[in-house]
Amino acid sequence: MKERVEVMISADAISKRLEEMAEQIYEDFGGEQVELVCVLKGAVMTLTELSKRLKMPVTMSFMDVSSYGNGTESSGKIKILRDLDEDISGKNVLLIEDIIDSGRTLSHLRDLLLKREPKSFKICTLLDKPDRRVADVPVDYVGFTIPDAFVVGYGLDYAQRYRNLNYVGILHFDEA
Ligand SMILES: O=P(O)(O)OC[C@H]1O[C@H](OP(=O)(O)OP(=O)(O)O)[C@H](O)[C@@H]1O
Ligand code: HPA
Ligand SMILES: [Mg+2]
Repeated sequence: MKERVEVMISADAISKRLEEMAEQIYEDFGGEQVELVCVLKGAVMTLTELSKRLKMPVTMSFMDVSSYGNGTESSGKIKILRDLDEDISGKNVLLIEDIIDSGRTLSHLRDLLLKREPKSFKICTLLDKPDRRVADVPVDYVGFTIPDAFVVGYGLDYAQRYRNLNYVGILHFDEA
């Protein structure tokens, strides 16, 4: 099998959309300071590119969570590989994800983080794949709603590869 990536969302389109989202986020938080919580590893590029466009003061913290291993299907088990080292109680929190697919990761993280009593809590994702949702979770900011296909790039991986692409593409497996 030969892997091939078909462009779905160009680097330019992502950049423009992040600009719009950053403006909306700034308005919604009324310019107040926000703690950006990045869900590693997939959200790392969205975090960096979105944060460069935010005009209010921000701080950043990181959680490492995994459920897909090296395949294209969720194992259904959310593993917290590294928890936050910041206390988020009383803070404005914006959780940043690359993709919401089954919704299991986010619904688990949302429950976990809300127990820590942030002042406010919002969720931002670059991509939303609603057709595959198993666990319902409210999302405040969606970059792009996409059809049911396995996508890579802009932080998203297949077997840990392709995260460095500056666009989002559909991964195809062609007969060699
Ligand atoms: O909605 P879900 O079905 O839960 O899928 C979305 C999650 O899956 C991916 O992470 P993954 O577990 O592959 O870890 P990674 O970010 O390190 O690639 C992605 O980055 C999201 O966190
Ligand atoms: O479509 C996807 N691609 C890469 N990683 C993912 N994790 C959930 N869905 C996806
Ligand atoms: Mg992954």
